[in-house]
Amino acid sequence: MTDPIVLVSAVALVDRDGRVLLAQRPEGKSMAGLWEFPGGKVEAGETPEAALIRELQEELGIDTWASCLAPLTFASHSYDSFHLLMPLFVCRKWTGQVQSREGQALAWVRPAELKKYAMPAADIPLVSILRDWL
Ligand SMILES: Nc1nc2c([nH]c(=O)n2[C@H]2C[C@H](O)[C@@H](COP(=O)(O)OP(=O)(O)OP(=O)(O)O)O2)c(=O)[nH]1
Ligand SMILES: [Mg+2]
Repeated sequence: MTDPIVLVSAVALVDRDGRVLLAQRPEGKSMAGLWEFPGGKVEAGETPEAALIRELQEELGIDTWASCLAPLTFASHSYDSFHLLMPLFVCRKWTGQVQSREGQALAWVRPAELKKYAMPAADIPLVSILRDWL
């Protein structure tokens, strides 16, 4: 039996000081307590870019544009019950102030400090790519 492929779109928001935003998964969700890149599941009929623009508005209260989302890399990782396929974009331009709209803890993290944050297994290879690239 093959597990479903779940498409999740994620973004490294990079501020003027070169720090990256991580969000802590809330209690009650899968992988609670782990730090992740903002984003979420791509819904039917949505592009990965549109999904991110929607998620950034819902989760963080900021607005960005497809032209400000640069593809960096992706994760392809088998969890117990599904296979995650997750493009990771980089975004340096948005409007509005980043706020925690869903009660999630947020952290602006220097690239060299990213490995101090416990992240989902799928994210581990992404962190070194991001650090080398930033
Ligand atoms: N956003 C995000 N999700 C990740 C990362 N790494 C990782 O394994 N995931 C997984 C965790 C979840 O299984 C899935 C994202 O699903 P989710 O449930 O948080 O999606 P969502 O934001 O649409 O939330 P919901 O409305 O379904 O509650 O991807 C990451 O860096 N960022
Ligand atoms: Mg999410």
